[in-house]
Amino acid sequence: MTDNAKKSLEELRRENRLLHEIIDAISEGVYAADKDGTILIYNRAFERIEATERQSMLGRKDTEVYSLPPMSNLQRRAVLQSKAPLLGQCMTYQLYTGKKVDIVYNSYPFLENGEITAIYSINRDLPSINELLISVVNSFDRSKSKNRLNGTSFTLDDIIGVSQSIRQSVKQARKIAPTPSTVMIYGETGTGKELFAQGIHNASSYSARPFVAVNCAAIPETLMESLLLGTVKGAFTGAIDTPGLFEQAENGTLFLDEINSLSLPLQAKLLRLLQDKRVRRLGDKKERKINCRIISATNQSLYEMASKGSFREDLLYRLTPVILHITPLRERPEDIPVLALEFISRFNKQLNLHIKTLSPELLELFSQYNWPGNIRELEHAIESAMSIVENAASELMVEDLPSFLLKRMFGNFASNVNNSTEVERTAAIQLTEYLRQCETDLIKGILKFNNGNVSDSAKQLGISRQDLHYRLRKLGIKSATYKPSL
Ligand SMILES: Nc1ncnc2c1ncn2[C@@H]1O[C@H](COP(=O)(O)OP(=O)(O)OP(=O)(O)O)[C@@H](O)[C@H]1O
Repeated sequence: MTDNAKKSLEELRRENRLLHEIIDAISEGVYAADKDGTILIYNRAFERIEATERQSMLGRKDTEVYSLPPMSNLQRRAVLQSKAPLLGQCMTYQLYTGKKVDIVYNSYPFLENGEITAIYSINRDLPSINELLISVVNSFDRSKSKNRLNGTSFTLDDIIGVSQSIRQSVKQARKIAPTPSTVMIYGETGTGKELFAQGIHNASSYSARPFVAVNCAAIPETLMESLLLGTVKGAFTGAIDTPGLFEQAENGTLFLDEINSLSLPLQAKLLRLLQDKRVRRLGDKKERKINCRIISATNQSLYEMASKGSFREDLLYRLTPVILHITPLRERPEDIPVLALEFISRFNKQLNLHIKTLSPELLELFSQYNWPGNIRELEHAIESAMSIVENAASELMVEDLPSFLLKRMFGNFASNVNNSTEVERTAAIQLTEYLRQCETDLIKGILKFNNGNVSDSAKQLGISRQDLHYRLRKLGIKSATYKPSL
């Protein structure tokens, strides 16, 4: 054998080992047999599904190891006959060990010189899919308290904001709501995309029917298909009728949140569903018509993703006849006071407090911050401050913010100062002065609360004692002033 031949043989062996390792890491059962039924590949996941060991399967004929009905024999004959893949099939069968198995499988012919020489299949265990499916559906129901019968909490009237951009978005939402158009909502995380989706649903002719929301980023890929399609009773042991999300949203709205996180294979499946406008539950023979409005949301530009090949262009165009853009909070600071007051009034009721307003310093701090988590972050900031504010307080102040939030906000300013232009630098100097004042007020407030005790105050501020001493010197604050007089 020549050196070159030896080298390529070694490369082939390496590639073979690598492929076997990959096949073993896949969570679906992978199985392959030659055209006469001798088992060639049998991965770890399939060992788990069939409760057997691959050593007892490899090299044996499918007719020996599968009994009722001879599973691979059936698959094999069907694929050999049709010479085409068999996709999304459900089957119950029994092994020679007596184990009963319910799977959903895709079987493919392996062609060499136009002849089928092997058949391989990718198999998923239906009972475990179903269990997960039920727990996911249940967790949806518990995750959000809905106060309307159709599964929503908000209308377009609940969208708060005085900025021109948010008023414009609400106006556009009102205009598109009565039409059946598919809508894509684009905005950063926490800008209120789901709020808009619910608002559009409630202002539409679909409002009497359900609003069904699914967060595509939160569902494991293997579950997403069953969740969208549903399953049928009797398809496998213990299976119950579970309508898919398309069915649940019949004559209503299906909201596909964070659609940008759908994998390419799932994008292809979703595209097919939207094109065919029909669904078939897993294990079902019957097809059902899809009749719901689709609203999707993304926090990433799908056009950019499409240009990089991570989002299908054909799906993109199907989902975006109407695009609603929600501006990030940092670009509409005039909305901060109204939103903050709304959240204060909400938490006053929940926590039995009587806050009436925010101090000018706190408002200023809020308007300078860049709010990467947008309105959700503002809501949490107010909630955190209100859970530590004194019961009798009537104004929310900078020192009511927990130290982790202050740190985040201060860090944000520091990086802004470093990247600024001349004009911005002048503003930043004023801001630095302002922050010095905030820091002074905060430290004084905490020292007062701790009767001048530096260790306790440092702990509460989330900094070391040495750091606090350094700041006291820098700001000219004397801790002794706050010790109670004897
Ligand atoms: N204009 C608004 N008026 C009142 N509350 C708002 C507004 N926008 C957002 N909120 C509140 O902010 C929080 C986040 O909103 P929502 O979940 O709709 O954001 P999202 O953009 O869908 O977030 P994500 O991308 O993370 O899913 C919710 O509690 C919502 O009630």
